[in-house]
Amino acid sequence: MTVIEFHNVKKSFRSHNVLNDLNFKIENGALTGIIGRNGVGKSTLMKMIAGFIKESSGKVQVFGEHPFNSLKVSANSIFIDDAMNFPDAMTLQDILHECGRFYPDWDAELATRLLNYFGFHPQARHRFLSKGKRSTFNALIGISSHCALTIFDEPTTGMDAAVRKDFYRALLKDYLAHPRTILLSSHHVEEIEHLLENILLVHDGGIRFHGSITELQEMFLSLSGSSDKLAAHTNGKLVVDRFTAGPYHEWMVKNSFSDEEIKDMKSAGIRITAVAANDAYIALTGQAKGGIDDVFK
Ligand SMILES: Nc1ncnc2c1ncn2[C@@H]1O[C@H](COP(=O)(O)OP(=O)(O)OP(=O)(O)O)[C@@H](O)[C@H]1O
Repeated sequence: MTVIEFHNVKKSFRSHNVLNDLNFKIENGALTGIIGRNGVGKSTLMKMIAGFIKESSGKVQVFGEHPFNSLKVSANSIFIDDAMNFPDAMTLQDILHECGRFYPDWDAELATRLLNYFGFHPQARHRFLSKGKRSTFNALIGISSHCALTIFDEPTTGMDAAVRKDFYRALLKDYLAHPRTILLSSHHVEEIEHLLENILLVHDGGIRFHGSITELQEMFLSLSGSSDKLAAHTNGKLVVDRFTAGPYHEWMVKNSFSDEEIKDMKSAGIRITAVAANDAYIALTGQAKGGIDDVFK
């Protein structure tokens, strides 16, 4: 079953065009990473899905309805980000209690266990938590809600490395026990690639890639061998990165090779290996104008 559908969706803020002609579908029960560089429109995209903001044109459907002002969408979804706030009069325990009244599939036992595990004082106030602790508490609500559509917008902001690891592990364990549609935005592909079934890569106002991690990796190949051989076998191909250490050369190349070409490279002694998902992501979203070194020239 399709949960999210975008048809030719555009979003602008006044004259600032952020997203253009988005077309994609997300099926029920998938954990999808919304990936992209700073400011490309990940939050904007997810807020349209949650029904917080309206598309400028095109058609957005979530659970078969337009999400903006949809009771069905708000009853079946939760949006976790660092802008969440709660009344000062409520303790953390009160907040969890209220969540239990609001979310039909709320797992109160899990919420309490996570609260204890992460060392929260049940009587603490949300506003006075440190940045990382606040993110952890918000994430705990997202996991325990068991909402049919759970959206995490950069949930690990401020969390230290150990907490981030625990959060991802808890999310994966809970997702496997209670499959549902989860969107998780991040810049850190390497940190979440083991969790994700699919990636939706936003770049330059559009969807640059939508597919599995393996499909993302298969867009490129890593070739190593002598520079002469690499040059001869990649003539006319797109070389996106070159790494040299003494006589050792490793090139990352867009994978447009035929079976015959792969066979020829192997016979010539070129070593062919898969690239890391993060390297493929960087290659697809790299800035055209050179790197940070150019700034210091
Ligand atoms: N309410 C708004 N009014 C005007 N411009 C906005 C508004 N919300 C977002 N934008 C602009 O839309 C663009 C995309 O912002 P968005 O927050 O969606 O990006 P993002 O990919 O989530 O960024 P980051 O990774 O840095 O969090 C930015 O240029 C931002 O300034």
